[in-house]
Amino acid sequence: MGLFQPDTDIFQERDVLREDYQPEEIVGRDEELQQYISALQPVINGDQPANIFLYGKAGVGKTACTRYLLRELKDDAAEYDVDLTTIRTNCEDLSTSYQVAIQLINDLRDPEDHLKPTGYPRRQVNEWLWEELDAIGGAVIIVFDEVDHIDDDSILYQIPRARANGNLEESKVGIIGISNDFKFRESLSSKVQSSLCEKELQFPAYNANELRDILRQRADIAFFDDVVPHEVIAKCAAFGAKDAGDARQSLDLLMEAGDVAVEQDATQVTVDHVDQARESLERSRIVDGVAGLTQQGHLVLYALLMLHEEGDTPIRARDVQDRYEIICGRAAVDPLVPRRMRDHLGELSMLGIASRTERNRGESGGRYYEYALDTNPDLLLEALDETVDMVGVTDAVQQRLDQDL
Ligand SMILES: Nc1ncnc2c1ncn2[C@@H]1O[C@H](COP(=O)(O)OP(=O)(O)OP(=O)(O)O)[C@@H](O)[C@H]1O
Repeated sequence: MGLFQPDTDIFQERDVLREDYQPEEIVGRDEELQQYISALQPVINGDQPANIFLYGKAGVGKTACTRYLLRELKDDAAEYDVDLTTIRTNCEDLSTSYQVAIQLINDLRDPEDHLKPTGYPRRQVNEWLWEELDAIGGAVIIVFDEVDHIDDDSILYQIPRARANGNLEESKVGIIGISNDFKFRESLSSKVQSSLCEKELQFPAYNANELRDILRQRADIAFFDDVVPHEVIAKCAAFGAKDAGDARQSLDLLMEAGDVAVEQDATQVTVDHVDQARESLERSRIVDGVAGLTQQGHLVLYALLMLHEEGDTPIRARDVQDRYEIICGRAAVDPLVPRRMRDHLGELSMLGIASRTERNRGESGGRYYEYALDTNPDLLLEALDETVDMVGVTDAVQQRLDQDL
């Protein structure tokens, strides 16, 4: 027998649980889909597509619903003889309107005519863009995923107004901007707000019932019959709902639970596998998060961990500073000034390793933040082992290490 053999008992089609799988049907988003359909309606009437701004937290179905509806729209457009082209651009690596324009032009041109990333006058690039877009003709919808990565937003009003400004004659172009950054809308210039946000759609986080439906739909295809009992789906959904209402997180958990079941040669996925999967995902999240921090980040995190073990959290940044400076002394590293140390606390909270809560000072007004650990301390101690060796331990940390043995 060879070293590798296909698994047969658990997964029927594991890839169905991956991020890039597009479900045939969308579940649990009826109201949002209805609003989205109304916003896209002008296309089927042969009118200029509306500009749509779609926002909501990560994993709430913005991309899945957009792909689903655009696919349906294309089918229906074909039936009613409406000429429709859709273009999708992920703006993750594009920070300026110039780069976005070049990317669009290259998406529309043959490879031999592609532009280099830099070196052309801005006006010329715009002219090429209008030429390429106008050559398409009919209705054109451009989806800008992660639109908040574009710092200079001029393209977000130039495209919607291109027809009114006489730059386009044949094509009627609309854009769909997708973002999970809630502050992005406020940061847009008023020109962009009024063009891009012609129709605004907000996708809320999923609740446990909705996540259950999404997971069940996917599990039925990904696993063999009777491999995933109801309580496993319910548990993955409950974790997801409690955390961020993020479907991706719940799907990842279900996939990992399936992997644990395969590893253990089980014939069914169990609630126990879900618990083990959760711990393993949490461990990778922490290991990756900690590995991505600088040495100063490690020292700040260790200070917060010590204070947590002593029962002193939530705590203000200035009170973390004292402990942090002692730790720096032990590590023979120059401490950062309080403002810079606070930036590291902010980074920890962005990574979900710590939590940051805003507090009011009461009558006197003013606000401040308190920080607390938001991660399993045992896993953090494992991930911080080099820092722990270098700095040493306090009694409270030693107690935890003894408990873990
Ligand atoms: N309503 C739904 N029905 C079926 N599958 C869904 C639904 N919502 C989300 N999913 C699935 O959950 C995963 C994450 O969804 P999606 O990528 O659409 O989220 P998003 O809101 O675009 O997140 P991000 O902002 O991080 O890109 C995908 O695998 C997607 O297919």
